[in-house]
Amino acid sequence: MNKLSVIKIGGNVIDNSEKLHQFLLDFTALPGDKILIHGGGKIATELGTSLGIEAKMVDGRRITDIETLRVVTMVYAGLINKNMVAQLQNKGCNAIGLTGADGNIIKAAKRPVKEIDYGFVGDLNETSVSSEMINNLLKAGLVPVLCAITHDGDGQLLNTNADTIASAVAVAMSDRYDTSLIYCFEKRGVMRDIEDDNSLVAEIKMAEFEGLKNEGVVSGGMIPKLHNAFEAIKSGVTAVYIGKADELPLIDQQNFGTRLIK
Ligand SMILES: Nc1ncnc2c1ncn2[C@@H]1O[C@H](COP(=O)(O)OP(=O)(O)O)[C@@H](O)[C@H]1O
Ligand SMILES: CC(=O)N[C@@H](CCC(=O)OP(=O)(O)O)C(=O)O
Repeated sequence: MNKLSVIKIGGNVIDNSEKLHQFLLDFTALPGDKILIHGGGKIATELGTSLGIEAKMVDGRRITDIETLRVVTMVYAGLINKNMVAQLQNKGCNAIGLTGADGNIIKAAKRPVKEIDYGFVGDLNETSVSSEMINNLLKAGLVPVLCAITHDGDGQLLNTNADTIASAVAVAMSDRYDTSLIYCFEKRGVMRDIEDDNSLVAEIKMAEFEGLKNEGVVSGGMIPKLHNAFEAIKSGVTAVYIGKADELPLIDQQNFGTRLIK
């Protein structure tokens, strides 16, 4: 099987133009087939605030009413995605920027209303991602750049967390490729003490996840990120890493961030 890297880049790095430039250079230099998945939650929150639309997050997920859906579509599918593609083209990477609606690459289902109405948030299942369509793009020599916007097949766009998209895409592609999933963000990986840059946890086993949550070592956005990461490990992805965007070149020596293990 050929190797494939599915790389997710988080909102704090995207928001810093120097860091983003360096990350895109490092991404371009990665050998083999690759897919980039991006968030941009921070920028969507800032634009929303400037338009008088305050962000409401529950368990790391954005409550997406119709106004918020307009903002996130403009920010993720437009501003961020197209800028990233233009910068990748400038660096010699033949990127193609897409939402889940393009080529029906990712079909989601609107999250059912229970105690909380998340609005236009899309959940994914095993059949959501068209690995065939993504494979066609890779075979054409393109590098897909996917944003956090999906659709329901009935004409409705939906907002889906980018970490979840990265995990689902990696799982879907793992039938055809020896797939690695790499989450890049602003910290060196999962830290034992978030204030101490020398406290990187090099490996986490699935069985250790609950304990880390209960001890309060992992909190906030790291909890759903680890959940998505372990889902990928359980479902056929060869290797999953979480680490600092600046250190992406270390992935070559498998010396990048925190490695997750079954
Ligand atoms: N133990 C930990 N190590 C690293 N980050 C942690 C930890 N616990 C909580 N976090 C938080 O998790 C956040 C990452 O999740 P998130 O904001 O969803 O990332 P992204 O930028 O990829 O979207 C970090 O910004 C950090 O504040
Ligand atoms: C439903 C939901 O929460 N969607 C996310 C999608 C963007 C994202 O995941 O951005 P980061 O990776 O930068 O956090 C949101 O709107 O914040």
